[in-house]
Amino acid sequence: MIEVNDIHKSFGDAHVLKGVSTVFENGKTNLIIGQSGSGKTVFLKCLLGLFYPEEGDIIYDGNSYASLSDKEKRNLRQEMGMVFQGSALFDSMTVAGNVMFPLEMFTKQSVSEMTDRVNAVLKRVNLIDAHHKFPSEISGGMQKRVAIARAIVMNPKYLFCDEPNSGLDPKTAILIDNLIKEITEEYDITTVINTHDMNSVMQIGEKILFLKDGLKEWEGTKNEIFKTDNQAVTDFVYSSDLFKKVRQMYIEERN
Ligand SMILES: Nc1ncnc2c1ncn2[C@@H]1O[C@H](COP(=O)(O)OP(=O)(O)OP(=O)(O)O)[C@@H](O)[C@H]1O
Repeated sequence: MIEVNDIHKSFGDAHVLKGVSTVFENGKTNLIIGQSGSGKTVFLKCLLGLFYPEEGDIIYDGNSYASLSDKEKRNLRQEMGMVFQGSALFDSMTVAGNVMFPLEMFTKQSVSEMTDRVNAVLKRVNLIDAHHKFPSEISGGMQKRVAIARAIVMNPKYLFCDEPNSGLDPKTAILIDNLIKEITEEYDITTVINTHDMNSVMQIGEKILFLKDGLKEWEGTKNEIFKTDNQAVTDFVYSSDLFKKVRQMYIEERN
C-alpha cells in the first residue's frame, strides 16, 4: 500500500503538484488519468523516488520515504518495478538477457538461479519460446510483455507503468491491461498506471485518480466514473461519442 500525503512539487516558479493526497492499495490496479500537462508523470516520478516533493510525504507500507536513510531508499527502489512507455528494452540483448538484467545488476544470484527465475517470469507472461529472440524480432505487444517480465523479475512490491498501452492495437492493449491486472492480484503488488487509454479506465480501473492542474480533482472506481457528475471528469473521460453512449447505456440499465 502506498499513502500519498499532501505532496507538492515545483520546478522553479512552476508549481506542478499542488498538494495531492491519496491511497493506493496492494492487489489493485490504480490508474492516474488527466489531461496532458496535469502532472501525471511528475506524480509517478515522485512515487518512484526520482523526484523529491518539497512538501508532503509518501508512505510505502508504513515506511515514510522522508525518514528513510539513503541505504533504505536504495533498498526500497529495488522493491519497485517499472514498465516504461515504449518498453525501453536493450536492443542488443535477447529477451532473456533483458529480463535477467536487473538480477545481474542488483543480486548476487548464481547463473542457474537467475536462469530459473527468468524462465519462470517468461513463462508467466507466455514468452518462454521467445527467450532467445532480440527485441527487433518480436511484436510491440511481445515487447511490452518482456518489459512486464523485466519489471516483475525482482518480485517487486510496487509496480509503476507509464502508458503501458501506447502504440498497441486495441486488442493487444486489452491483453496487456489484463496481464498487468492478473499479475497485480497474483503477487499482491501495489500497481500504479499512468494512462490516456479510456478502455483501460473502463476495463481495469479499480481505483482511478483524476489529476487536474496539479490537484486531485476526483478519485473513484470504474463503476463510480460512470455515475459521477464531476464536470471535469465527464468532459475528459466522455469526450468521444462512443464513450458518451456507453455511459448513457450504463445509466439507463441501472435506472
Ligand atoms: N523536469 C522538469 N523540469 C521542469 N518542468 C517540468 C519537469 N517535468 C515536468 N515539468 C512540467 O510539469 C508539468 C506537468 O508535466 P507532466 O509531464 O507531469 O504532465 P503529464 O500529465 O504527464 O502530461 P502528458 O500526459 O502529456 O505526459 C508540465 O508543465 C511540465 O512542463
